[in-house]
Amino acid sequence: MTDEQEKNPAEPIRVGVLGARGRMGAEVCKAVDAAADMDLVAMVDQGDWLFNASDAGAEVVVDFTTPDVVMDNLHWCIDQGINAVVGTTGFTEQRLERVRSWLERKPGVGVVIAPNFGIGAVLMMQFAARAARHFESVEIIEQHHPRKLDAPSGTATHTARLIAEARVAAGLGPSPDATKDEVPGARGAEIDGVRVHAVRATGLVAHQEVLFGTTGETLTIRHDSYDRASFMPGVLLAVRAVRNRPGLTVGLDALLD
Ligand SMILES: NC(=O)C1=CN([C@@H]2O[C@H](COP(=O)(O)OP(=O)(O)OC[C@H]3O[C@@H](n4cnc5c(N)ncnc54)[C@H](O)[C@@H]3O)[C@@H](O)[C@H]2O)C=CC1
Ligand SMILES: O=C(O)C1=N[C@H](C(=O)O)C[C@H](O)C1
Repeated sequence: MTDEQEKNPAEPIRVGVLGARGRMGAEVCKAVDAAADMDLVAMVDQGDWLFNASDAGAEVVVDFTTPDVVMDNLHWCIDQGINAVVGTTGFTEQRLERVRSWLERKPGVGVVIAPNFGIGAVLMMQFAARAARHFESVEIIEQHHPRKLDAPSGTATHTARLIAEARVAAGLGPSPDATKDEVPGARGAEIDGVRVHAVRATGLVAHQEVLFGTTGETLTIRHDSYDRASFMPGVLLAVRAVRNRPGLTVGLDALLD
């Protein structure tokens, strides 16, 4: 496939979905199918032949699978010269570095990895990063459906990293906490020095609160996804953008701007 064909805006974007029978994958298949500028050319799930996506001529693959398989999928996409939009969680800095090294050998390929494709969630993370330097205390409470495999969520981990960076830049030390006697887990997990609490309950989809505190006041920044449809505008935005963004893009922020 030539560069011209790949980037011709008049041609529908040929999209393959990995994890197509999952909660997110099924929603992505519906959204791609309904988008006038996209063709859904491959739906792949566990046990299916991954080469279905390349045989079908997918230019962009969307991955919503599981943290234990996503790196193999992504390596395969990059090797095949297929652009990738990834929502699957589990991306540590080491994993991102490996993806960058694979991309060095395929300089035309674009990969967008976003911990959360909800526009409101992206803004919530931006607002939290902005607020972080003004408050001595901060904790994150994320709430999800009970079938979620990972805890804390990718969104909470990413938010904690952003807050930690802002606190370091502002010269803030650890949040004050006199706890001496703790039942293990009572104070949550510590991600880059930020306490993160993960709640799992039937009826929830994906929710997060960032609670800031300083003398005499608190600030709560909250985002709620009540339906997986909330992630679709962000996913489609990334599918449209990724062919023209060679290399690795982490988060939706650059695409929204
Ligand atoms: N970035 C974002 O905005 C969002 C990210 N997520 C993340 O997306 C991932 C998937 O979430 P859900 O759809 O709720 O999970 P799910 O369990 O419903 O779906 C995962 C699907 O991947 C399939 N799968 C497993 N191994 C595979 C392989 N080797 N090849 C192809 N398919 C394979 C499974 O059979 C399953 O159908 C999770 O990591 C979750 O945290 C979920 C919602 C939003
Ligand atoms: O598993 C989910 O459902 C979600 N996963 C992502 C995460 O771990 O942050 C995004 C969103 O919270 C929904």
